[in-house]
Amino acid sequence: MFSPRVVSLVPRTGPRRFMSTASKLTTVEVNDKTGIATLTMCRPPVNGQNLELLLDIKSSIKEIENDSSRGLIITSASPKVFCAGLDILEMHKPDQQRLRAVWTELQNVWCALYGISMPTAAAINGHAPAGGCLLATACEYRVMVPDCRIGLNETQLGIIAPKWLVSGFLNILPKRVAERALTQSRLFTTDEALQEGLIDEIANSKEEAVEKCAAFIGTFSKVNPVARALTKLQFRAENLRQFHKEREQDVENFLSLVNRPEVQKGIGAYLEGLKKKKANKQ
Ligand SMILES: CCCC/C=C\CC(=O)SCCNC(=O)CCNC(=O)[C@H](O)C(C)(C)COP(=O)(O)OP(=O)(O)OC[C@H]1O[C@@H](n2cnc3c(N)ncnc32)[C@H](O)[C@@H]1OP(=O)(O)O
Repeated sequence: MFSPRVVSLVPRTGPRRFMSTASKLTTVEVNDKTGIATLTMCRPPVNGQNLELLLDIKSSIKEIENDSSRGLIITSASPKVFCAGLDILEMHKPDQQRLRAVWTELQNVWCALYGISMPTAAAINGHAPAGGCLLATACEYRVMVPDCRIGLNETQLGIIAPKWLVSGFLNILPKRVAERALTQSRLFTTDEALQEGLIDEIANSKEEAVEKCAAFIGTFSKVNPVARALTKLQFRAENLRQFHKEREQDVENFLSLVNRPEVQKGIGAYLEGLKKKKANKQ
């Protein structure tokens, strides 16, 4: 039987309580009825993963873990974007120490989410390229709203997604589909993602997506939580072991790749493209 350890800062009078969060870049809301925690990313406009957002996501995941919530749902406060991936400004003409910290924290976030024993689900209420897809695929279940895109488009920026980053993708997609998608920088539409199995369900709104995620987490209510957790970790242990073996070298590889003049040029052009796209919309 689930019995949450309470760390609430708010008296438990209503059906929901909020946990403390390191800053305002994420919020954590726990449904007292279900014991499920919802972690919401709140860095407008697109939840670009800068150092501060990554640190905040990590500490919110740890907080949820320590609270022994019954499950974790990750979503976004942004109306159209779940998460646009790494903040490209962190990679363009970067401060070297900060860039190192950004990559280390992206690793930490992945490791915390991928390796957490409680059930996890992503309510993908908008686009989820690159680092956004990374968060979603670290979870056990994904529900996405219509007309959005999800995928690992790193090659478009001239960077190579390392093995640990791809491992969530490979848990879900056949190797052949994953290889083609990565080499093509393919962003799947919601319908394509469902067809390929990259997401599990489509929902018509964020609220419905969160409900469907909660229903998925609810399917474990009659399963022994320790047996469930050990079974999940058994499936993920090899990827995590490999990651820990390679993580330091991976930081060096990332830094040396991002600092290459041709990659910097590509990132600069990509940023310009984003700005132009916006100007054309206006
Ligand atoms: C070893 C390497 C492994 C790498 C692992 C991870 C790498 C990454 O995560 S790289 C990041 C890759 N991300 C992307 O390619 C996404 C780029 N963004 C988009 O495609 C669109 O913005 C998106 C579909 C997410 C949303 O589209 P819209 O709703 O139409 O918004 P806009 O495009 O108008 O964007 C609004 C605003 O946000 C800025 N923006 C968007 N994405 C990013 C980002 N990733 N980093 C920083 N800034 C971003 C965009 O430029 C606009 O800015 P302003 O013009 O200043 O308003």
